[in-house]
Amino acid sequence: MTESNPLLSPGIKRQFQIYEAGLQGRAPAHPISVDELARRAEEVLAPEAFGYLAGGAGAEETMRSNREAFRRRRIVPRMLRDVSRRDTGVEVLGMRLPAPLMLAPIGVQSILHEQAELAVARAAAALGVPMILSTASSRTIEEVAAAMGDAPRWFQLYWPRSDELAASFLRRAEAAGYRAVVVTLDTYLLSWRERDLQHAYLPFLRGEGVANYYSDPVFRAEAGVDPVREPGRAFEHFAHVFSDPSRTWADLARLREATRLPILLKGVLHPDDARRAVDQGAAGVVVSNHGGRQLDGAVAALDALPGVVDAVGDRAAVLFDGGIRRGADVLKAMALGARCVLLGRPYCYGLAVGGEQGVRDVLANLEADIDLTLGLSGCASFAELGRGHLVESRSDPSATVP
Ligand SMILES: Cc1cc2nc3c(=O)[nH]c(=O)nc-3n(C[C@H](O)[C@H](O)[C@H](O)COP(=O)(O)O)c2cc1C
Ligand SMILES: CCCCCCC(=O)C(=O)O
Repeated sequence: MTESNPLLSPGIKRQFQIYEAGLQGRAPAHPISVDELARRAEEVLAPEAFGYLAGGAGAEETMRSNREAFRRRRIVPRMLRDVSRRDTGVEVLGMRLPAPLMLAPIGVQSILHEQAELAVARAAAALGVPMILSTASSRTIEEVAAAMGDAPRWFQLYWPRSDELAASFLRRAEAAGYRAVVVTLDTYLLSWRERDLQHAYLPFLRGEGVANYYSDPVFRAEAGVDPVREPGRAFEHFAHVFSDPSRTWADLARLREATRLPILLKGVLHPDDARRAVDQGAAGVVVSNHGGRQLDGAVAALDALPGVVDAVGDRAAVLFDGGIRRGADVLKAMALGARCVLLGRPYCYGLAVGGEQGVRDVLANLEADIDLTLGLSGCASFAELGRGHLVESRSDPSATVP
């Protein structure tokens, strides 16, 4: 009954679906709360896989600060503004999205679920949420594209030492219908990750997350080995070619020449880097500290967002990730000027717990929460939202209305 009422928003529809199922004695298949979902994921995953997913770098201060930065900001809702019809849609690089949401690139999903990126791709396609596929995926660029049909997808590039290999990845992504390239800048060295070190666990060393490399003709030619017959030597070449810490801004021009796809740079936190990215032709930047997995002690992603937005202005798109867990987080990042946000660990908890359906549930719940949070803030669309909707308080309860 509720499904067919065109006046009901996605948020209200989702609530009623859940409440009506409850009347028939059916509880939600998966936890609604992301924290509870993470606890369930911990129960079903091997300790080293859960540690890899949930963990961060060093003392995990930056990982925690990503969440604290959201808690420090509070929404000041406006009243009597006719929010009966709401539009949560946004436009990002020419794509119209139903909500300001994309899936962050997350590698090695085979450690979480046997269907890995294919399950995520199907869920993303069903919900119309663009997926950003990691270079370090467990399924290839082509396999994931085939699972998505015409659904929107971007490719994340770990910028390898070899320009020829980079060009090969970009050619494959273009041919497989990926519409933009997100170049991750913050992972040119693997950080000190204490949980993984304690488990003596690096998935790549066990043959996970290397599908795009080992299937690549340039990689195989440069490695000079058949990865199936000589996995040890193939891994050695992978470790050598994965990144190049000597890269500088001067290298970016060559990368741009290697593709006709728009390029976004991920891992930008300083306004000067954001300015430079745009000056050098980037179509966008992703404000991100890699979910606190790289430089422990780095600024919280949300704290870096306003400076980057001010530096970029309307010259390029500013995307955001780091700590998005619910609708209010999306609203706060959007109020600070993000064009859209990337969802990270939560969809992987859904994958671990419930495969494709687990990811679908996470996305449907978050989209519903976004719709309701937007309305309850007194906005009918994200165009009505701005910094004036937020207050910041160091000591929580003393937030003052501007
Ligand atoms: C297990 C794991 C693997 C990741 N792999 C990649 C990757 O391959 N490429 C990339 O650019 N970022 C990667 N990231 C970082 C995410 O894209 C994103 O920046 C981060 O998850 C956001 O933080 P959050 O999950 O706390 O919201 C990874 C994150 C996790 C948790
Ligand atoms: C050699 C470092 C690979 C890291 C790739 C996956 C990733 O980004 C992560 O955070 O983990």
